[in-house]
Amino acid sequence: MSRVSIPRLIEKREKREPIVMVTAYDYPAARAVERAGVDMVLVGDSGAQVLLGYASTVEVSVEEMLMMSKAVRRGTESAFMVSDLPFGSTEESDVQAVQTAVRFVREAGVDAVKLEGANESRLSRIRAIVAAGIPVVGHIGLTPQTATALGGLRAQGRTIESAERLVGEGLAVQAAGAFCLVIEAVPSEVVDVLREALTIPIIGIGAGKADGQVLVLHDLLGITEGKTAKFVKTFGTIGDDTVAAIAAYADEVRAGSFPAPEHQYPVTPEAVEAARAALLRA
Ligand SMILES: Nc1nc(=O)c2c([nH]1)NC[C@@H]1CN(c3ccc(C(=O)N[C@@H](CCC(=O)O)C(=O)O)cc3)CN21
Ligand SMILES: CC(C)C(=O)C(=O)O
Ligand SMILES: [Mg+2]
Repeated sequence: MSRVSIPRLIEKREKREPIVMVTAYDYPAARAVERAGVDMVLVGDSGAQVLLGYASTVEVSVEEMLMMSKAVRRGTESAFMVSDLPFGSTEESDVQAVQTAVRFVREAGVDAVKLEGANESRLSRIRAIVAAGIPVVGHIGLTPQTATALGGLRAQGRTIESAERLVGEGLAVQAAGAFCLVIEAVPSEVVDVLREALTIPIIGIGAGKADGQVLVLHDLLGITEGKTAKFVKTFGTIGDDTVAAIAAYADEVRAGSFPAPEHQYPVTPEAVEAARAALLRA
């Protein structure tokens, strides 16, 4: 697969070819995503939870996001790579936001950054980063970094007021210069209205079919423990498979059946004899 570019993503939207996006947080995941041939890879701040075990996305730092992003960059060739700008790294000023975005480009080689929200201050950040020459993906609907202000991890766009607000936000994020928009946890009928109004591709998660889909890798693999969001479909059983493999290893070590002869290095009897002689001299 040749390298995915922004014009290619726009073309996919125009041809109604669904865009496939998935998260990755480390090198082996990036390799797997690459081999599977997806269009876009997202180093999501969801890595705060699924990779690092934090309770929420707001806890992850720029340094931690950069570490994940650099690992993913090393494993990504053809997919278009986007990193989430974490909470606190853009809130203070447009200058801070540009400085943060520049670090992700220079240190991790991202193709674009993603920024949540669409209020006046968020729009100003999008304009500033785009003006610096860095492509921006917007993110509206359920925005986990400010979930407290939304009343929790709640679906959005389900009331008259909320649906109206979302349309305004989508238009504003596009006008601010974002080339692509993630919409999370919004009824598909409301997303369809936005698709008619916008020219940039819309990537949905819990938002119907849209122009593309994104899912958290660990959710789709079946690694995430406990209850997942309504929009998650599990396509694998890697969590259970991992536990089973570790338990089988533990069983064989305890039973003495691992390591077997084929896992051990050969040696001449003379070398073993010399080791014993050295012990006697010691
Ligand atoms: N593993 C994982 N998957 C994700 O999709 C994800 C993360 N982590 N961390 C960051 C955010 C948080 N996200 C979430 C988390 C939970 C719900 C959730 O459980 N929502 C409920 C309530 C919906 C409502 O009441 O309106 C649901 O039933 O879907 C939604 C999005 C999406 N992101
Ligand atoms: C769920 C996607 C859109 C995301 O922002 C993340 O993984 O952090
Ligand atoms: Mg995120």
